[in-house]
Amino acid sequence: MIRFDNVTKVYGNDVLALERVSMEIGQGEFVFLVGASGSGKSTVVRLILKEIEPSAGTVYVNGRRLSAIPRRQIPRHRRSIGCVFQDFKLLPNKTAAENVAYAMEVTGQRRRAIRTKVPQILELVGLANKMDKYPDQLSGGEQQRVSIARAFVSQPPILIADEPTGNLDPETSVGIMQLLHRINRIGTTVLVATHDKEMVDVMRKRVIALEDGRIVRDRVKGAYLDEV
Ligand SMILES: Nc1ncnc2c1ncn2[C@@H]1O[C@H](COP(=O)(O)OP(=O)(O)OP(=O)(O)O)[C@@H](O)[C@H]1O
Repeated sequence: MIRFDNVTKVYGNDVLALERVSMEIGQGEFVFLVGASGSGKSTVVRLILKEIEPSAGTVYVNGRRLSAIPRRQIPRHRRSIGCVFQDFKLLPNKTAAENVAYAMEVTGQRRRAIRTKVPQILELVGLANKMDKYPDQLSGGEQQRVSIARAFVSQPPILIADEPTGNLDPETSVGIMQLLHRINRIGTTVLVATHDKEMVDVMRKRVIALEDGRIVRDRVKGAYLDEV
């Protein structure tokens, strides 16, 4: 589903962000990618989205070698990956329902599908009664739920969350993680890049740890700081 084969990424001439990273994340897995600031987590995410190219090595997603995907097919590649960010990235002048609907409109989905799907997905994320609220009328946790609904509405096979609980208090974060877990149980591959030690420790999922651009640990039911 996601495979890195000896991937190195150098920014500019001399910033070594990833060094010979090899990993494989299978379909339906839930994986935390952890590591200090600057360890290379966002670089992994950007490579998967094909926002940047590796300096060496190969990245495969959904069975395809990304370097073989022509430019015109990149939007389709990205649509197969739902993305959730720390700062939610919601459109402020659209309601929760409109934010989710908009994500479907831009990918050319039919009105009828949008009309049925949007309430379903907002119910799944626990926001059935807040569909008509604008982002500034929602709490941080609720806004993150809207952004997860938006990322998941077309049921992409992969969902990537980059620091999804970074702006949330611990209690709200638990709810967000439970939601990601639920989405994973439906069969979606979920990759969460995070610093959130408590969350990683509670979830007991696979943990891949990066340090200075290298994988230093890969544990099936890991904690943030397992013994090496
Ligand atoms: N566009 C860029 N140009 C130059 N250097 C970069 C660029 N993006 C990232 N880097 C560097 O690459 C290294 C890895 O950065 P990356 O953003 O992947 O880390 P991270 O683990 O996601 O950090 P954070 O948790 O702070 O987001 C860092 O040294 C960073 O300064």
